[in-house]
Amino acid sequence: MVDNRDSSVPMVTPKQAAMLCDRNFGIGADGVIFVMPAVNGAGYTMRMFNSDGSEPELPEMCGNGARCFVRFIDELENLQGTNSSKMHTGTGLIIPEIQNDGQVRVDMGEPILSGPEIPTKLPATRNKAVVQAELEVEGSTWHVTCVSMGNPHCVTFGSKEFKVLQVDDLELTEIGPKFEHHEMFPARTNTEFVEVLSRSHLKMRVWERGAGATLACGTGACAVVVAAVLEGRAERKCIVDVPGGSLEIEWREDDNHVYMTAHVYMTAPAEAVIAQQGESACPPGRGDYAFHHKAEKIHCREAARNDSNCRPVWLEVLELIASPNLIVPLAVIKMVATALSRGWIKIKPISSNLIVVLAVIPMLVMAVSRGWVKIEPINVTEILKYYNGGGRHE
Ligand SMILES: N[C@@H](CCC[C@H](N)C(=O)O)C(=O)O
Repeated sequence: MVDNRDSSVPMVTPKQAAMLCDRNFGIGADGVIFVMPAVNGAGYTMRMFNSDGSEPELPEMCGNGARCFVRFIDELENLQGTNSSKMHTGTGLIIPEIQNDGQVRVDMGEPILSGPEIPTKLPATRNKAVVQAELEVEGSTWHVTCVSMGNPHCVTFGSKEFKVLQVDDLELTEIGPKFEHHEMFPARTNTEFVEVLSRSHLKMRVWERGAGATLACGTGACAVVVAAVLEGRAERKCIVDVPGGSLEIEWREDDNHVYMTAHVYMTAPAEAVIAQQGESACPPGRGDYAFHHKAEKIHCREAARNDSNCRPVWLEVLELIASPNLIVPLAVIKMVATALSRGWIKIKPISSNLIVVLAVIPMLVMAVSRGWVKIEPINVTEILKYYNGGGRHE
């Protein structure tokens, strides 16, 4: 989660997001979510980058991210679990709620079922929806139902060969990318492989677009319940087990919205400084990739702003050029040079020592004011001792 409340421009680039998410050289994450200023008044805007740096095209959505989002704001604003912050996403306005039992419930809105809107090129099988359609993947025929929860999902409960899936047995890293990049999904797709444990209990594994196999996917769990209902496999309210825990999903008949409820646990505050290539707080090139990780909050810009070692070189140079310390003497020199060249003023030759002194003083003032040079207060007693003792002290 990135505290991006003071700007509508993400403070982490897609490339940096991919580095942050790297599980070996970064913090390790499925994606980066930005808490940004609201677009239409109250609340906040959510944007996200997947762990490969891709940004889900608008409308975009991240269900688990929405739950983390509300907990993060709660902590940033010190609301102590009392808020229901409004959240603008590409999908529209979302109001996650922290409930009395600490669980966060998110109204994920209406599922989109029309093929072209998802988008999928698979032909509709029921009205405009793609339900239990056949999808050829590497010589196998899978039965898939396509749902968008603001992002595309392809849900499968099995193939012609494996009518009932045992999701633990799946070679997800092999099969997942084949679905993600399948020509039937022009915007790629998230894919959920589902095992029906009962009519109110489902178990899924997910291959996420731009992130691969992840431990949970909120929008995926919602899509799974919608697909299970459409295929007549489950009730509208289900527990969905994902590798990272369980989510309660309800697709309500009255408003056609999907609601997702689950805990968001915040790990105990831990402070670590994680930097590119894992060596020091600042990478060799300085600047761009210093990330401070504190209690699951990343304050990249604060880190760069507050830690002089983390400031990019270009910023130092720019600040030096723009610094009044330099601009004022330069302007004075320019004025004097102009006046001299036009004969408005004349100066008598001065000693070279004086020129050196005149040049050194502004430089010294600038160096001291920027903290490059420190002048310790003169200890008169020590100096007197030095001369009275007739020699240097250790
Ligand atoms: N990878 C997804 C976006 C992330 C979804 C998220 N994991 C969730 O919990 O909903 C995409 O590109 O659509």
